[in-house]
Amino acid sequence: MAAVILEARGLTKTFGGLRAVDGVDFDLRRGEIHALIGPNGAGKTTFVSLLCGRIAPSSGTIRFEGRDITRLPAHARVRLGIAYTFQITSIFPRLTAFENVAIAAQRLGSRGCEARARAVLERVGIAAEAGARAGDLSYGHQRLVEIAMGLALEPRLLILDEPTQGLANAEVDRFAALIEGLAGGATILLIEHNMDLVMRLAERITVLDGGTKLAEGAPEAIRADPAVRAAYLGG
Ligand SMILES: Nc1ncnc2c1ncn2[C@@H]1O[C@H](COP(=O)(O)OP(=O)(O)OP(=O)(O)O)[C@@H](O)[C@H]1O
Repeated sequence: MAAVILEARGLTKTFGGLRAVDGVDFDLRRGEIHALIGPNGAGKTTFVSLLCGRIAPSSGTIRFEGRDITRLPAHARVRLGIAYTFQITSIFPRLTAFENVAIAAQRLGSRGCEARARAVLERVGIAAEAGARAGDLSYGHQRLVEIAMGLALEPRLLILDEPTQGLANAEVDRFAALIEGLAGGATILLIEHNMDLVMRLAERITVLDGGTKLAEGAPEAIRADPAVRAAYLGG
């Protein structure tokens, strides 16, 4: 199996005159936990939206498992094993937490989907709230429902956009343990502002700034990089 699971080349997205993502070359290694960081407006959400097919690139290519997926719609990418959760919650508030996750699990086929839904709710730590209406859960627990929905797809690549936003400290710890438990199986691409968490979880980090790649490397190298410190880590 190839070491690289996803490869972007010259990936660009313009909004009018703004180059939100500007000619980015990017490789994800199979099984790694990779963090994407950068200041607000750096292009992180736009970049992962291009990878999962929520928006189409202005130019550039994306390959997944060696296959060109640049023009593939989002649902077809989900079928190939790319799952994602975004900052804006996508749960159905009137359905229970369990129903939300079961709907996601069903995309892999209806056989066993209820058992799979229960298992992932257990895994993210909210099994006790399976029967609660999702809209009544705390914001943090709604995020965990979303992560459960992503995991229910048994993805090969899981993209998480600020998954710990709104989580309490104990929930952040549980989330970190969950991601560590997935390591080696699924490949994980994580947009995260909590630098302690990034340094704990990520094997490699890519720093975006102004739509371009400012730096990429292991956490220690990124922490020490003068350009990164100037642009992002506050000198
Ligand atoms: N649909 C859109 N139309 C116009 N401009 C957009 C659109 N989406 C994003 N942008 C702009 O593209 C730039 C990159 O935005 P993006 O949300 O990708 O950054 P980000 O790094 O994810 O920021 P944050 O950390 O604040 O979430 C910003 O200047 C933003 O205003």
